[in-house]
Amino acid sequence: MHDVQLARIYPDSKTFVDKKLKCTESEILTDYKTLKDAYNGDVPPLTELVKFIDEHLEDGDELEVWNPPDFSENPSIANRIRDQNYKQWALGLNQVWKTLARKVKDDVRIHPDQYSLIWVPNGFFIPGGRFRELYYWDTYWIVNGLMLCDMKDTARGVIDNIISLVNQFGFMPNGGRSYYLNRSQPPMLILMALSYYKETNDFDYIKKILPDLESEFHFWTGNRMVTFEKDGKSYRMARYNAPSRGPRPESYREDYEVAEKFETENEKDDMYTRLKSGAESGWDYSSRWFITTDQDSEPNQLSNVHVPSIVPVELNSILNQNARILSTWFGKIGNKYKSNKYCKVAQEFLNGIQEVMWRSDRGAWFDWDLMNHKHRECFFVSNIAPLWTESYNMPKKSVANDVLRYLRDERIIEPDFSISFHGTPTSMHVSSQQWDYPNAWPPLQTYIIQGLDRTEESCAQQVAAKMAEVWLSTNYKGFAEKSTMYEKYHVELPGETGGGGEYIPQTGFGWTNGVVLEFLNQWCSVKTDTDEPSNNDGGNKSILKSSFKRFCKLLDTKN
Ligand SMILES: OC[C@H]1O[C@H](O[C@H]2O[C@H](CO)[C@@H](O)[C@H](O)[C@H]2O)[C@H](O)[C@@H](O)[C@@H]1O
Repeated sequence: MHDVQLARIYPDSKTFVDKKLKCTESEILTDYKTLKDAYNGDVPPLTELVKFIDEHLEDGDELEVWNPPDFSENPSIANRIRDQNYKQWALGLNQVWKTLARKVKDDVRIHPDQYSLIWVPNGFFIPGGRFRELYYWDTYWIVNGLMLCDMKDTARGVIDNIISLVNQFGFMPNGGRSYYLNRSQPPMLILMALSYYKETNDFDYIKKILPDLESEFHFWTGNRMVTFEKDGKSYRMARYNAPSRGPRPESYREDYEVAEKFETENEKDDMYTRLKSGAESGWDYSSRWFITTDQDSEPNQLSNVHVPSIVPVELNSILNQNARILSTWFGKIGNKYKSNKYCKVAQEFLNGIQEVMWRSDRGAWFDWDLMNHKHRECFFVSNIAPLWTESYNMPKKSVANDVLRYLRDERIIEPDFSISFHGTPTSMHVSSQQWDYPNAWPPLQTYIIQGLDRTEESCAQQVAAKMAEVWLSTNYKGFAEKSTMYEKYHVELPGETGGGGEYIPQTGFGWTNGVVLEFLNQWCSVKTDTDEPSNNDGGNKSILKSSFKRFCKLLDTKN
């Protein structure tokens, strides 16, 4: 690994670790020692190294294209969308699911030692491009998109895949590769189950998976909590933290070079843990994680990443919501003890979010810096994630007004409430990292747009509708002009991809398509007779009518 990755044979370090072994690991190591001995222990010349790789490894064909059995050429969402272009777009995105659908070949189950890919029982969806495995938090928006395209059984199979990994490993890894096993990603499994339940009303399924949902939640509360003091009071909150040794295999050279500036093995391993914790956050990488001193001449370098020393707003908000959902579902099956227990856990998270993170003077929530005992005051979209998870105890009206004031102060929206960018930027800081300016990411658009909408305050809802329209139009431009859906977008260049970070921009793209379908459904569609009735108040369909009215209002104001 070390010799190959540092030889820069592959422009993308992930290529090497995705390969399939042609023989056993020990045979490869023995043969490689023999080869190195022939060069007195030195790294063999590049041609020899490439020859060795080709003799011992091959490009994996571990996935087969898979046709979801419940795929429909004409999903009901298309009939609800009035705008003809957007209707065609939804139909196009429905077709894209087929290009992202995969099943793991049986050979991976039989010979797991030859693959970095981890076998899962059901079909699933890759994000696209270099990402040819399932990813944890991406899957939440993918599952929502699948259900909007009427693939409920497929969505359930995808959730079951994640549950099978939770059962196997005790948590959901970052993604479906062995090199992702030392970290997770934002805990979206319970939210996926909630989406499925809202769409199907199938509580028998929820009952069946409740112990697995609970055990995934325990992974976070058992392994990711940190205790600290603020204003003389003690708090226990969650952070991303993935302690383990060595560089990320899929970004080996990149991490190795960052850690080189440290002298001791302990310092290097601490750096590797900080980098992996950044990957666990899903924001790999961002100025959000840089802790620097005023004297730092290169504040944007990755050696400044200190993820475990930052208590993040959205992680604690998602866990607060997870605990609330567990409490409700345990209550529904008559388990009062657990229902009360998770109600208390939810309350503890909420107290922390209110008392440690909320700043009424600013109108937003801020990450807490454990090293310097202060808020991280810069703008990040995560600063308003509690709106999305509804993790606040102020009246909706006041929180909506406070957050709108914050968004105006930060110039995310203009004084007249018009939208400043083609998508809300992740931050206002240009660092050359991908989770910073000028990049706008689909999942973060849901935090802000659906978050504002969920306040049910008219002005916040109008801003949300405008933001949704802006997001749809930049995504649509890329689709219409280049037949491409990007992983992230550039906030100044409509229809163009964002950039930065350690790999070239990717297309496909699972969560992008899922979010577009959610926004089309929420803001551009109208209820039809073919929609099945839903007696679940939280379901999407119940808001269709009012959403459409709001969208019409928005169009009126635009014209
Ligand atoms: O190979 C570099 C990193 O790539 C992944 O991160 C990015 O893509 C993921 C899939 O879309 C996404 O979930 C993540 O938020 C992105 O930053 C991977 O998840 C990282 O662990 C990996 O090191």
